[in-house]
Amino acid sequence: MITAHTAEAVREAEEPLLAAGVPLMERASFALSTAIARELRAREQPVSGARVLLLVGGGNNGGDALHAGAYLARRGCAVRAALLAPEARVHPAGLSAARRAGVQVEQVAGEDGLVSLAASHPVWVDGLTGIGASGGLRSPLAEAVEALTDRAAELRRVGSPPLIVAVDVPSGIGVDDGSLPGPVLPADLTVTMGAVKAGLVLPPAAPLAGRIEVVDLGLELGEAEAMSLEEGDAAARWPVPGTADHKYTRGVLGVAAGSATYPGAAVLTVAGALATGPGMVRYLGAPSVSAAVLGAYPEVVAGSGRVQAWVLGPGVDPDDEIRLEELAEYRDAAAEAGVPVIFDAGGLSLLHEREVKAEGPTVITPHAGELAALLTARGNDVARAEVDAAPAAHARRAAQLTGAVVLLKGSATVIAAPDGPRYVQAEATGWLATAGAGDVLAGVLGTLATAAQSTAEAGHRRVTARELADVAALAVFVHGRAARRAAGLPPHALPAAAGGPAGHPLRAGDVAAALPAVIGELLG
Ligand SMILES: NC(=O)C1=CN([C@@H]2O[C@H](COP(=O)(O)OP(=O)(O)OC[C@H]3O[C@@H](n4cnc5c(N)ncnc54)[C@H](OP(=O)(O)O)[C@@H]3O)[C@@H](O)[C@H]2O)[C@@H](O)CC1
Ligand SMILES: Nc1ncnc2c1ncn2[C@@H]1O[C@H](COP(=O)(O)OP(=O)(O)O)[C@@H](O)[C@H]1O
Ligand SMILES: [K+]
Repeated sequence: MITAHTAEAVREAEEPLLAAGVPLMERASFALSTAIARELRAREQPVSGARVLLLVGGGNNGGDALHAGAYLARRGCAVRAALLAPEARVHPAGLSAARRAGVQVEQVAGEDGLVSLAASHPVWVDGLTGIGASGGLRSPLAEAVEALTDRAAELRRVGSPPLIVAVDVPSGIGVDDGSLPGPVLPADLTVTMGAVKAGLVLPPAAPLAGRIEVVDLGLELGEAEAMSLEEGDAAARWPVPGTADHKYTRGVLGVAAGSATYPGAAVLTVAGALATGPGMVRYLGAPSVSAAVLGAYPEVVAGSGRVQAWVLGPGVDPDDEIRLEELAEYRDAAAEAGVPVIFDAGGLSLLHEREVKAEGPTVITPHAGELAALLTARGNDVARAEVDAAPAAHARRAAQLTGAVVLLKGSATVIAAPDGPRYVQAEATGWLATAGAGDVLAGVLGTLATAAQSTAEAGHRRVTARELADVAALAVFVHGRAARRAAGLPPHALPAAAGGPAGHPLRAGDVAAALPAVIGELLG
């Protein structure tokens, strides 16, 4: 599990160690220097003689960069430090360590000098601001970062990109919320001190951090601000059937999806559900859609009966009041029985009224546009762009307003419980942004919610919001992995922008088809 923390939590955890005289900065900066050397070797570039430019701000983040620069200079690198804060404000111990080690230090004023300095150094170390920054970068750092970002893009275009290493965080990101309040220099590698910061995993800032390496400083941290399931976590949580199981103990999923306009949404939801391994899927909908579903999947049972979780809404027209009334009936029956409900697409409109709160265990699965519409309908006027700019905060807000677990879809998907864990999963690929991919996800989530309900029933208790958030993260994890497989991408390949393979197009149905193999591989 990747656990990510706020700046305040990291500072609190550092305090007792600093008070006890533990040399945290020495450790952090030494580890930073070895990470840079390792990265150079991995790129088959010699460490000795490497030309390294330190971008130094007026805080301890700059101190880290200067100390690391001193270590690198002692290993034979040609290191220069560009001071972007007045020298009197730059970390004094870092500055003298750097000078003693032969680092050439110069005060930089204006972007032109900085950019030409940068052009002659293939390694840039971003030590402008770290966890002490607040708000977007101010002048002159903002202009410097803009100029450097442009220069890096030009160098990338001509095939000689610099290696950009961020110290602790790419300077200028919202450290706690992953926002981008101003310019940020995108990094290839972020060496983060003591713990992953929430802004390194939360969108939209997360992709700007590149690969993340954590320096272990022995910090004792409390509950995480954000978490990401990794392979081992997903495997450990997967509901593997035992010898005593039968289809009803594994769970029956009810699907009310599709319409005359969008019959495919029902087929794809069921495809996702069946590929995830339910005991049974019941389909409830118009006879023509039902025929399409049964034609594609004869395993499905049409008609009502006992269910242990519901998926309500994929492919449902939000203006079709008769259908929405049916969905509301299923929802009410679910609330009475205490079984989980997943509202997707057209079904989300059942939560548009301001007073409506989830009555039982509930997940909603909007994309940014649908979340903006839901928040706006409930009196919080929000545009889609605002959700995109701060997805984690808006997901949390919607969770608090509706009482549901919110699964906010995107290139990184954020999951927020009303008062509990927040997950972010970014396994997927841009090829997944295709019609019907969300229907498949709703089906995957439905089956996993059904399994969670079966476990809860066996223990004579209700599924909790925490469990549902966990299940939602698991669904997004395998859905993303299946998308990668369907696009011909290995699970751990670098993004195409960082030199990894591009993959190939996929259809939503391919994602469902890839699921059993992905799950099998996960479980070993
Ligand atoms: N504690 C430790 O022992 C350890 C700490 N460690 C390291 O310390 C880092 C935290 O250092 P920190 O607290 O000194 O703050 P830091 O991130 O350098 O920023 C302060 C500087 O930024 C400036 N600034 C702020 N906002 C700005 C803006 N919007 N736009 C422009 N400028 C802005 C601010 O200027 P001011 O506002 O004061 O004018 C000041 O100059 C942490 O990330 C890690 O790298 C590790 O070595 C582990 C051990
Ligand atoms: N750029 C992207 N990179 C990776 N995954 C994405 C990207 N954009 C969207 N997705 C994922 O693709 C799916 C799209 O779902 P959705 O928007 O509901 O589409 P539909 O309603 O057509 O099924 C979601 O799982 C979402 O997280
Ligand atoms: K930084």
